[in-house]
Amino acid sequence: MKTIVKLEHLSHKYATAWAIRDINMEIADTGIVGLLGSNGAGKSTTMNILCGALNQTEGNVYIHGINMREHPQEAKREIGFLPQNPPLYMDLTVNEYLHYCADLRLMPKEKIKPAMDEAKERCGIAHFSQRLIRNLSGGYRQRVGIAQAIIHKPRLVVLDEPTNGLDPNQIIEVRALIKDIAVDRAVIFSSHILSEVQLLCKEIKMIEGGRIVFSDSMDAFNNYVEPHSVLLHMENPPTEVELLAVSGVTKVDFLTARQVRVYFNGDQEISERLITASVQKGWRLREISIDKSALDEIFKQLSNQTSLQS
Ligand SMILES: Nc1ncnc2c1ncn2[C@@H]1O[C@H](COP(=O)(O)OP(=O)(O)OP(=O)(O)O)[C@@H](O)[C@H]1O
Repeated sequence: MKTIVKLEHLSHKYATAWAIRDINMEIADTGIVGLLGSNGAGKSTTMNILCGALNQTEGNVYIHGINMREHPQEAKREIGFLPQNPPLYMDLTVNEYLHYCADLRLMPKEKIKPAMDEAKERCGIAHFSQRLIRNLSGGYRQRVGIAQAIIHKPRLVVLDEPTNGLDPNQIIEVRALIKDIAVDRAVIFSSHILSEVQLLCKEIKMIEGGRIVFSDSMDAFNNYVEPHSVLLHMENPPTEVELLAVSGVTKVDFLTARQVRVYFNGDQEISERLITASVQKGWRLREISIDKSALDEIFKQLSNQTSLQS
């Protein structure tokens, strides 16, 4: 694996309170990495430091091997950043704004026009070149924000909650765009929506209370949160003993007289066996649903594990 980002013992303190503590991670130079965390977990702080927009209290950031603190200009050349509040100028047109951003990136004059055309094409905003940014919808403003992040063809693009505040159609479009720009570079994006991270990322870093509480592939994460209980609604429910007799069932909780939560040992054929038993024994099963662990529950489990380890 070639590394584009390396964070070493990164910690940051605002005034007196630590916002992040001892964050270590390495990120490969292609694919999408999701930084998942609830509000206030420390995602923006980590991303702002990673992009050189905030100076860390402790630790080091290396971008493509370059130390951000020692050589900020060289390190920032490799990064495109869309902060949580996109730095858009409402009274500029899309063209004027992108030109201004390319200038800020110190791009050579002759390369600016072709780079603008390519970024606009990629982000689907070419037809709005002359439009004032204030007259664009939220989804299109976000695309302009992404265009400024890729205009200088960085190896790494960092997007802080890029779908926040968008309507469902805009969310789908921006997600497709994120996938597209990750084809030839690394993308890190933050979100507090688990399903979004599951949909887009090959790797997930979960942050809670300023600490990384999970860091692995998406497959490993999905195995971790694999459901281990099902909810059954039966008109003629059996006794606890009868349910425990079904192979794989480890525990039974009666929620109401007809609703039961059945825990099982990870065996994914449990639903089939419960349905067969219900038909054979006349339990009159009306409904069966998988009980996925809620995101809050996962955060809690993972946070507890880390605090036990540390
Ligand atoms: N400028 C600041 N001054 C003081 N405290 C801050 C500042 N910015 C963030 N914090 C605090 O640091 C912690 C981490 O905040 P951060 O914005 O990094 O979290 P986040 O995961 O990005 O949350 P959100 O999704 O709400 O943006 C929070 O407790 C927050 O209140």
